[in-house]
Amino acid sequence: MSIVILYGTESGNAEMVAGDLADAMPDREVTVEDMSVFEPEELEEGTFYLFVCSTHGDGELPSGALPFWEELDAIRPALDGFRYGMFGMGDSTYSDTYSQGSEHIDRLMTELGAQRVGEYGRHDASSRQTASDAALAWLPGLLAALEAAGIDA
Ligand SMILES: Cc1cc2nc3c(=O)[nH]c(=O)nc-3n(C[C@H](O)[C@H](O)[C@H](O)COP(=O)(O)O)c2cc1C
Repeated sequence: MSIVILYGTESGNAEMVAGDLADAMPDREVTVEDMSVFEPEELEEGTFYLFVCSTHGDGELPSGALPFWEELDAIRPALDGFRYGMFGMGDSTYSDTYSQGSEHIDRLMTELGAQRVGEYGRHDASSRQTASDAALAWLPGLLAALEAAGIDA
């Protein structure tokens, strides 16, 4: 099973994290796609989708993730059998809306029948860790969860 990393960004952090995650999996079939151009119609059941998405505005999606979310919500395909991972990015100084951008996608994917695998990854821009370091520290747990779920990616 191949892995497609779908990133949604406003100012480039999520794109950088997506690239670093891909680089950390050289032995796997991984591609990186921008949610501003990737169409929900392209989703395939035989692929594992790894979302990397920041938060903007007031707990909203970054502009780069909006086209994907809006189209997915418009066409609402049945995603039973689809599995995905989630790495959300935000800043805890926004205490009421911390990391909620990615949660819009998570909620919709779940509503449509897809199943999240592994722990929900997070990066807090107010922490001492860089977003890439947080994502790379989280990745082994995700890969272990894939293996435990029998997903050969
Ligand atoms: C104008 C603005 C609004 C933001 N709003 C939120 C927010 O509501 N909640 C949150 O957790 N983070 C918020 N953030 C923090 C970003 O999600 C964080 O800096 C992230 O790393 C940006 O990633 P990106 O460059 O991929 O968009 C905001 C950042 C900016 C600049």
